[in-house]
Amino acid sequence: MSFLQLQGVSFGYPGFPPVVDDVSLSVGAGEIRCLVGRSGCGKTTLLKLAAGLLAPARGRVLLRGAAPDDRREVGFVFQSATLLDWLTVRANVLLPVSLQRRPARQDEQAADALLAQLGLAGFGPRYPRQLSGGQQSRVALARALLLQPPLLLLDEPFAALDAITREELQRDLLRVVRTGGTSVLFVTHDIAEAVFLGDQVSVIAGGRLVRTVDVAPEARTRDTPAFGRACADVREALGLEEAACA
Ligand SMILES: Nc1ncnc2c1ncn2[C@@H]1O[C@H](COP(=O)(O)OP(=O)(O)OP(=O)(O)O)[C@@H](O)[C@H]1O
Repeated sequence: MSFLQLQGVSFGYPGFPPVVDDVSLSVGAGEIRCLVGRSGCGKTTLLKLAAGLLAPARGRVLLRGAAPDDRREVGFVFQSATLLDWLTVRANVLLPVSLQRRPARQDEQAADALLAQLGLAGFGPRYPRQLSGGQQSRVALARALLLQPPLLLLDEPFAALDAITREELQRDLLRVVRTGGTSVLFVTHDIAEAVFLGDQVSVIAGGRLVRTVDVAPEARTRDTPAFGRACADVREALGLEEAACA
């Protein structure tokens, strides 16, 4: 069964024309679906609808086939790392627990284990300002994963990073979510990132889902013909092929 389902979802901000128009999509358990599209096409709004931060004007959002009643099942990472400057790295990761209760020893151990998995062993006592941008993104990812949410919603979490750090984080993300069996909805502008991470890549234009490209396992390796073909399919759906040839 699909973990997340959007059924015929439409939405407009009050006083403005609709920005999400009759979108249906699903994310299976342990699957990664990427959403790509031009700036302003409605990707973030779709993610907010999936998260329950916005309510659809029409259609339904379902988790495990039912209306969601527990938002702790959903983890988020936004474009900027949004860490709290006055808390240590470990306290930032522990935030989802501290908002509910005093963290126990095992919560601290879980935070440290996640930091280690994401290449930040020993960084717990530092403060965010003492980290690079890529390290801050890793902390934001660790924080989103602390409660082991079955669904992770990621809104261009690596957009501000250089290409090398970005590829490292993509690999780290894949490893961590595959290990945890996490379902992921991932918004990005970057076609190669979408094809590398996604089991499916959905192209959004003008608030509508115009095409979904299924990414075969062999297309997961960059610089292979299958990877190139999947990228070309996404480019075509975005109407970019002519620009590429010009
Ligand atoms: N609070 C708001 N009130 C009115 N319009 C909004 C609001 N937030 C977003 N919009 C509009 O809704 C449309 C979709 O915005 P959204 O942020 O979902 O796009 P996006 O695809 O995520 O863009 P980007 O890739 O630039 O982040 C845009 O035209 C935007 O101007």
